[in-house]
Amino acid sequence: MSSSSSLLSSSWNDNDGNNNNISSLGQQSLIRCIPPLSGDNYKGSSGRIGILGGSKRYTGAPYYAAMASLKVGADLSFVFCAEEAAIPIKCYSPELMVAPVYQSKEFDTTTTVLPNNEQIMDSNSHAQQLVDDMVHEVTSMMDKLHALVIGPGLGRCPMVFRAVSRIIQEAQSKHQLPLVLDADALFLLTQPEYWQILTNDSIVVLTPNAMERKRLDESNVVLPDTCVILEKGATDKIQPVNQQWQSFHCQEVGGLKRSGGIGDVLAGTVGTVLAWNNILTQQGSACKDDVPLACWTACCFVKRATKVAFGIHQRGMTAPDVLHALGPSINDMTNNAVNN
Ligand SMILES: NC(=O)C1=CN([C@@H]2O[C@H](COP(=O)(O)OP(=O)(O)OC[C@H]3O[C@@H](n4cnc5c(N)ncnc54)[C@H](O)[C@@H]3O)[C@@H](O)[C@H]2O)[C@@H](O)CC1
Ligand SMILES: Nc1ncnc2c1ncn2[C@@H]1O[C@H](COP(=O)(O)OP(=O)(O)OP(=O)(O)O)[C@@H](O)[C@H]1O
Ligand SMILES: [Mg+2]
Repeated sequence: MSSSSSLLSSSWNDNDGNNNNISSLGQQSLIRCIPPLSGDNYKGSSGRIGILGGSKRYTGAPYYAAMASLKVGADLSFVFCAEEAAIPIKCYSPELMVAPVYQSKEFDTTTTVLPNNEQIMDSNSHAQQLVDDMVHEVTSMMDKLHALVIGPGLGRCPMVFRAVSRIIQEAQSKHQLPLVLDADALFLLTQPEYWQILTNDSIVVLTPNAMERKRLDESNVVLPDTCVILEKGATDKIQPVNQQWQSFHCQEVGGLKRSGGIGDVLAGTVGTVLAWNNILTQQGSACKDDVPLACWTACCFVKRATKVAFGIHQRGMTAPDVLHALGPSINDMTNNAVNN
């Protein structure tokens, strides 16, 4: 079923009567994708999200993804980043638990830059130890997480990629941790040495923009049945690899401003709905088949928040304005769903 719709809201009634209209999808989103808030909840009940990204060059992207997860409704958000990015990100917000997991300057000294600007990792034991240390710093936190978002602001250092590929494999094989791969993590997947790293052990959602999708299609990356491609655009297209799962189109109207960082906001939002699917599945009130609907719900959230933020700020709209609009937009959409 491919449905063009937004999460149920009173201003959107397509009373076409059949069962795939917006209101039924909105109700389904509520019931199967969004855990209820209750007095029995404790810190972390509504999700503990990890963001692996943040480098010397990029500190905003992981911040946008991590803050989006909290603004959507997760309780805790951890950022695993380069030491050089940790202080700036900590300064953006006290709510984020920011852990440096490698030093860019150390990685740079064990990487050789070839005349064609290609970087290769030195094969000495010191370089290997640095990679092992980064892998351990992140994997030792995985038991605390309900989902892990990899890529926002990650950069493309070959040693970081070597560590991240092992983190992805351990997240899937040992922790069955749901993953979101965005931005430079998508670039990693397009590199031949990493074409085969994904497995069926856990859900993996890829969130490419148009250019990143083109690169993926031009590569020979092997995508498992548990993979869902969420291609961002005027219409967000949710395309499961598993033909048994539903595909969705989110045609919710967003805003006209295309500022950097909104994709990172969506990556953090998808991380949260995957955490919710993980929690609801453990409680027996959802299952993995609901992941495409959860991705569609995340797209609706971000599109609506972007529309609200653009309505206020117009050309001056930036990603923080979208973050600010996330909570109120979600409340408006879900409260309407409840009241219909
Ligand atoms: N404030 C920040 O720290 C930000 C950091 N970012 C990070 O920057 C790194 C590189 O991200 P990029 O998005 O630049 O990735 P790429 O290096 O893949 O560049 C994609 C390029 O394609 C272009 N593009 C995007 N959508 C397009 C479309 N529909 N049609 C044609 N061209 C299109 C964009 O102008 C962009 O420069 C990532 O790690 C990312 O997370 C970005 O997310 C932006 C915000
Ligand atoms: N042409 C468009 N019209 C309307 N919305 C769009 C359009 N292109 C993208 N979007 C929306 O903007 C958001 C970010 O998508 P985009 O393609 O900009 O991601 P990105 O390039 O990864 O962004 P980032 O700068 O964060 O990396 C998504 O919610 C997507 O639905
Ligand atoms: Mg992006």
